[in-house]
Amino acid sequence: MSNVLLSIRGLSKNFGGLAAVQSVDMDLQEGVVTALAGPNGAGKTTIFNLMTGNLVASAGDVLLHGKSIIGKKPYRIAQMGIARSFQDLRLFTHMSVRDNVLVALEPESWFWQPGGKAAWHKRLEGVEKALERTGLSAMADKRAVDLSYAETKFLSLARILATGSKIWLLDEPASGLDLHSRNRFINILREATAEGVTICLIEHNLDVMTQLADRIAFLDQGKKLAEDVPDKVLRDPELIAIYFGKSQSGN
Ligand SMILES: Nc1ncnc2c1ncn2[C@@H]1O[C@H](COP(=O)(O)OP(=O)(O)OP(=O)(O)O)[C@@H](O)[C@H]1O
Repeated sequence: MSNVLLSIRGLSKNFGGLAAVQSVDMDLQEGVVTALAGPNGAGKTTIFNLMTGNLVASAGDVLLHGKSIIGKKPYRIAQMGIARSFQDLRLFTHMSVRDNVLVALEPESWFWQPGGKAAWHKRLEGVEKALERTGLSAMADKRAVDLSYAETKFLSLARILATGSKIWLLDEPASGLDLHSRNRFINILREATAEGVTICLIEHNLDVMTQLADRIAFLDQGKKLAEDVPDKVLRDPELIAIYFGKSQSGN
């Protein structure tokens, strides 16, 4: 039995009268890639926001290594080793590629803090490694605004890589990528999981889902309807009908 790093239990979120997430249980196991799937509005991004402290749950719990992190601020949760990407990337468009990665790092690594100098140098090395791994070294001094769409997706990934976090929550990280970039992206994620990173990703693309996910949690209208290996979930006619019946971006 794998080691459970992050769990959600009875997690619920209401927005006024709308039950966006309804009593969801899920475990993220070490080194396992879990995809959150389901039609638009199923509650996937809301679950991410609840896990990262960007939203406060209406009920239920989020446990990191068995301890509740409910009520903690997003920056504290990030420091605890949960990194997250957003659908809209949230890059600093007029800063350089390198600086976009640097600012994503933990505050403990600033060089003026006690013992921070060595950590700072280590972090700088980490930034260069992340740029190299994502193929961005040659454009490290370019402004983010001058990157191509695919390059911005890799930059978003470089920011996560550089943090050294062991749990990654990725919101449609490969959406809109051409086949070549998508394969390169998938390979980087595979390398990371081989090194012990645990990934939970929101994904609409069935190819990406089948290539990456070890497990799929399927949601609809805030409820988790199933969780299993991709083969089982993607062959369930009821789930597929829900998915293709409602999804506007199931490409
Ligand atoms: N801040 C908010 N205020 C009010 N309603 C919200 C808010 N955030 C999300 N919702 C609603 O909650 C429901 C779940 O939204 P959520 O974004 O989590 O779905 P999703 O599965 O991520 O969808 P998509 O695949 O389209 O990104 C939707 O009906 C959405 O309109």
